[in-house]
Amino acid sequence: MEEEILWAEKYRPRSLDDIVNQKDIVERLKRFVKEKNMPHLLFAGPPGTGKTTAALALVHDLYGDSYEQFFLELNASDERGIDVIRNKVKEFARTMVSSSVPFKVILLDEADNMTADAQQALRRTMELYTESTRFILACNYLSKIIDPIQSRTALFRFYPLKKEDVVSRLEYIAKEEKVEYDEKALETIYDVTMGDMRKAINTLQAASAYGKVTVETVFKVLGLAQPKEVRDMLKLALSGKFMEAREKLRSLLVTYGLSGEDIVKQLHRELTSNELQIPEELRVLLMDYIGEVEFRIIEGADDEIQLSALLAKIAIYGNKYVGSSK
Ligand SMILES: Nc1ncnc2c1ncn2[C@@H]1O[C@H](COP(=O)(O)OP(=O)(O)OP(=O)(O)O)[C@@H](O)[C@H]1O
Repeated sequence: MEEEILWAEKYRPRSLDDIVNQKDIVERLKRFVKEKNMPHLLFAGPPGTGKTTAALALVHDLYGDSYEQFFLELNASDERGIDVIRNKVKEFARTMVSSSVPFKVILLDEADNMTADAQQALRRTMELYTESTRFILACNYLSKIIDPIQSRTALFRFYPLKKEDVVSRLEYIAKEEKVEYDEKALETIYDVTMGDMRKAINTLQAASAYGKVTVETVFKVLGLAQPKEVRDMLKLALSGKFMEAREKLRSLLVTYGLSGEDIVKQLHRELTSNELQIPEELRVLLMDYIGEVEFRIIEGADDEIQLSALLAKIAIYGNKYVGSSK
């Protein structure tokens, strides 16, 4: 079946020219291709924003179609420790380089999953093979990369892709795959994936299995309740109907099987879009509190208790800001 190929892979840009947006990054990388020279690189940014894609496109443009022999991809969290990485690097660095480009490239994904000690060892390995290899380290969190590595690499920051870029890419893929869609559904995909292109493409692919891609199918494949459900709960709490809001919460948790994190995220989205026109001061207060509740839930606090407490806060302040003005 055609669906078995992941569209995110099928539509991964092959060359730097095909990368959507990320203009500054692409320009800087193109300069390396032109000069056939580059320092070690550090790609930092959230998942699905094109770090691996940019590294692959760079080596493709440097070496041409047969780039694979000059390129090694390692995953820092897959490999068992720095010794395995060191040996693989040693093995790889020993063999020939291309005649026109005097070095080979190693992509080390998820470098921020390495311990500080492993990163120190990696730094020494990088120095040892600088003659014949260049490293591209990819990470989600720059703060987890030790300073000596940061200072020895050129930093490239990847930002979440913009709505128009994601939507137009999804449109392109949908057309290529002859998938029917509602425009609103593609916008919804962006709203729930927030600039993670991989997740956006995967969602489009999964939703297309139901036929036409609609807002309903998007929420279905993401296992999310429709925003309406969450909005209803928020409305109840805002108008001070705490017990009813709590009932709604229970049904979201039990009937829909949503996690606390999902609900907090949707509440956050609801407040961000502000279609309920909540007064600014109240939004600020609630945003602050939502951040706290999300942290507690991630740290392991009970979903239902935390969300009930959040609803209680919304009810208390809602009465004050919304209730009294009505
Ligand atoms: N700028 C972009 N232009 C076009 N497609 C993109 C772009 N960024 C990401 N994609 C698509 O998303 C998929 C995932 O991107 P990629 O693997 O490069 O993400 P990443 O930043 O390396 O994420 P992770 O941190 O999870 O490894 C790609 O296969 C590609 O289809």
